[in-house]
Amino acid sequence: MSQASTSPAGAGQATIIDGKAFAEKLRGGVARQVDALKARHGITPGLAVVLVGEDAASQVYVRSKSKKTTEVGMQSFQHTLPVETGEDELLDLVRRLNSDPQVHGILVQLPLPKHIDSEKVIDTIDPAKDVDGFHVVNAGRIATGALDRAMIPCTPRGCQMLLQDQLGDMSGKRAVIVGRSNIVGKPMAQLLLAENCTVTIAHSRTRDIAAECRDADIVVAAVGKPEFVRGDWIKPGATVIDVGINRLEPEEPGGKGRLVGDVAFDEAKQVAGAITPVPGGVGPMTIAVLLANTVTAACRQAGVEEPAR
Ligand SMILES: NC(=O)C1=CN([C@@H]2O[C@H](COP(=O)(O)OP(=O)(O)OC[C@H]3O[C@@H](n4cnc5c(N)ncnc54)[C@H](OP(=O)(O)O)[C@@H]3O)[C@@H](O)[C@H]2O)C=CC1
Ligand SMILES: Nc1nc(=O)c2c([nH]1)NC[C@@H]1CN(c3ccc(C(=O)N[C@@H](CCC(=O)O)C(=O)O)cc3)C=[N+]21
Ligand SMILES: [Mg+2]
Repeated sequence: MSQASTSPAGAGQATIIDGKAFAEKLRGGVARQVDALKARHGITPGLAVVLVGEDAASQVYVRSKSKKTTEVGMQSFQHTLPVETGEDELLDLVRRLNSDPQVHGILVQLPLPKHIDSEKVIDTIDPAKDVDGFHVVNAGRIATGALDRAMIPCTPRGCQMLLQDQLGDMSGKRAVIVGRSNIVGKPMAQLLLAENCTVTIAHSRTRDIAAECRDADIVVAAVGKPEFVRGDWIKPGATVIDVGINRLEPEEPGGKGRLVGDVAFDEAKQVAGAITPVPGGVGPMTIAVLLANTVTAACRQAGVEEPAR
């Protein structure tokens, strides 16, 4: 699928990795799998998304996700709860979704309001329906190398697919991940270990992040700070994956702020061999993998053969 990237125009201009095009193809494959499941087994995969409150980033994600779920022929169940929803009420909803045979995947949008313990909520999701791959059972399976029985977190899996497409064999490559969250940084490290990379995880206590990055053949930025990773941190020819989604302040009142990643793109593209843009890079991959995970979950729950991943 390397044709989903534009070629480098010459030295100093990185290949721009087209995550949007890659994700479109992935969703095309998911749509065919959904058709086959319906025709052969009478199963329509269903994805339930639960949103509590009005976190702006979550709303963007939920809207786009719901549309794409129905586009591939799956059922989309949307549960939008007021911000003052109690923890018990949310846990009850999760339990109902756990036992609903039409629901094969459950995603509870994070972050949750402060009065709700998100760990408790994630613990309550049936690991078989945990299409985010956030449950400790799935995290544990990934950490122990039982990847084929796990649900793999969507964003790291999407990054891994783009890297595989760009680089092929990653054995022995140095990978630096900036960020150690449970939802991106840590599972990303596990997947790159599984690719036989030598993995470093940098975070807010890392002494010299720039120096760590300069050694890396692969840099994955998941910091949550706009344009945090600078161009002069990048080794010439390295592959840069930008997970960050940051909405800048609008330049004029009433305007819509620009979306930027965690990498200073204009700088880094002068040095990198290949780089993902924001938007149009990792974000669309996250949604495509979420849909693929839902098909996998539906197959496992129905006891039918699951598509290769
Ligand atoms: N494209 C997509 O599909 C998705 C995008 N995102 C985006 O990815 C980004 C990261 O998300 P997430 O992992 O949830 O974020 P978190 O806030 O949970 O984690 C951020 C990580 O970055 C580290 N960090 C923060 N500041 C610094 C610093 N100054 N120097 C070094 N490290 C630092 C933190 O370190 P420490 O642990 O020491 O505090 C932490 O480990 C966000 O922009 C988010 O919006 C998230 C999910 C999906
Ligand atoms: N339980 C849970 N699972 C998540 O996976 C999860 C979450 N909670 N909370 C919020 C973050 C964020 N996230 C995004 C996914 C796709 C885009 C995406 O498609 N972005 C488009 C642009 C969208 C735009 O234009 O605003 C792009 O990058 O091209 C963005 C953000 C998933 N998250
Ligand atoms: Mg994710």
